[in-house]
Amino acid sequence: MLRRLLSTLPPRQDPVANRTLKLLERKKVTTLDIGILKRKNKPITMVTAYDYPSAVHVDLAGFDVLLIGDSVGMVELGMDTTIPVTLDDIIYHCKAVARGAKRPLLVADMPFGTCEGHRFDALKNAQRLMKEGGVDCVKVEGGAERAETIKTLVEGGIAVMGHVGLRPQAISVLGGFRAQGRTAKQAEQIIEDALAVQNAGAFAVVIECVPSVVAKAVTDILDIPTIGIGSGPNTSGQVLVFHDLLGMLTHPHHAQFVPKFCKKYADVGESIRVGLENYREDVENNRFPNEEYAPYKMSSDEQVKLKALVETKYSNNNKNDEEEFISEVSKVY
Ligand SMILES: Nc1nc(=O)c2c([nH]1)NC[C@@H]1CN(c3ccc(C(=O)N[C@@H](CCC(=O)O)C(=O)O)cc3)CN21
Ligand SMILES: CC(C)C(=O)C(=O)O
Ligand SMILES: [Mg+2]
Repeated sequence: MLRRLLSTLPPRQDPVANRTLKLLERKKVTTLDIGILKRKNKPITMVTAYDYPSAVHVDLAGFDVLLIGDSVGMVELGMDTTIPVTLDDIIYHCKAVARGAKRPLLVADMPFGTCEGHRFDALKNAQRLMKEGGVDCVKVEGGAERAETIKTLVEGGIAVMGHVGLRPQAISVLGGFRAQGRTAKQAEQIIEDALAVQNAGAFAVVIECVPSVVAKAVTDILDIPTIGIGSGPNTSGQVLVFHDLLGMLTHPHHAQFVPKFCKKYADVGESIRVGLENYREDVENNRFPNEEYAPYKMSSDEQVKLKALVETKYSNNNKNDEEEFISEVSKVY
């Protein structure tokens, strides 16, 4: 499989191809590698993706970790929050991502309602993400209150990434998507939550929307890696939402909310729109398709036979004279 992929690439002299080759030759990332990166003081790179093409791009771009986030509900399905996202939604998207991304560690979010009840129900749900979705591990939002559940999953052979600070699934009790841990007391709670998650056996923890100093404190105190989002530079790694960093949906008429901590690295929405508009205008102005894009030819022998057939069998329906017919046939075929 790898050999086949490599043979499709441009020759080795090309520096871009060389870089791509090196990426493809690197082995699958494991939860162990994530810990090693932290110990070597190398930043862990993580990004979300939700379908086959985005997963392929994330793989080629060389990320360590790919998250199939419940943010899929917002950026792919147009929901206002992550609350309505179901386990089946996540599994559906995991399957597509798993076909596209071979090297990154695949992490699936446990969506709202799948891990707050009995811990054995959570285990069953996590098992479905692994068996049906094809991911390597799961992410669970919450701190001390989720410790027992995390422990059960890990004992059941499922690696868990924690998620503290802003927990979008707790929007009902938090009152909105807003920064967390801005008082020393709240920061202490976040540190306790992160420790509880670590002690329950999590291999890493996401820390979302807290002040840099709080993220630094948590990172200094924990042994496991921290992955920050909206939490400044002092974490073991960073994660962003695919659509946010690529500028997928920023047109003023259909803008989605993009958090202010997100840097925009591309204007993909703009280039999609320009491409679509050009195609539509070409069709409207009879510029597409021209001969170049009409590749299926008919031999002149067959054209003669078709002409005879049309003239005899379909003569009543044929309103064109002979010349017009020939020129039409050669235009279309
Ligand atoms: N597209 C997208 N990107 C994300 O990063 C993301 C999602 N969706 N959905 C789930 C969560 C929610 N996210 C957010 C959303 C907003 C803020 C934010 O900046 N909030 C303001 C306050 C807004 C208010 O008070 O309502 C803040 O200053 O904290 C932070 C994280 C991060 N996650
Ligand atoms: C933003 C990340 C951490 C996430 O949980 C998601 O995309 O759902
Ligand atoms: Mg999430």
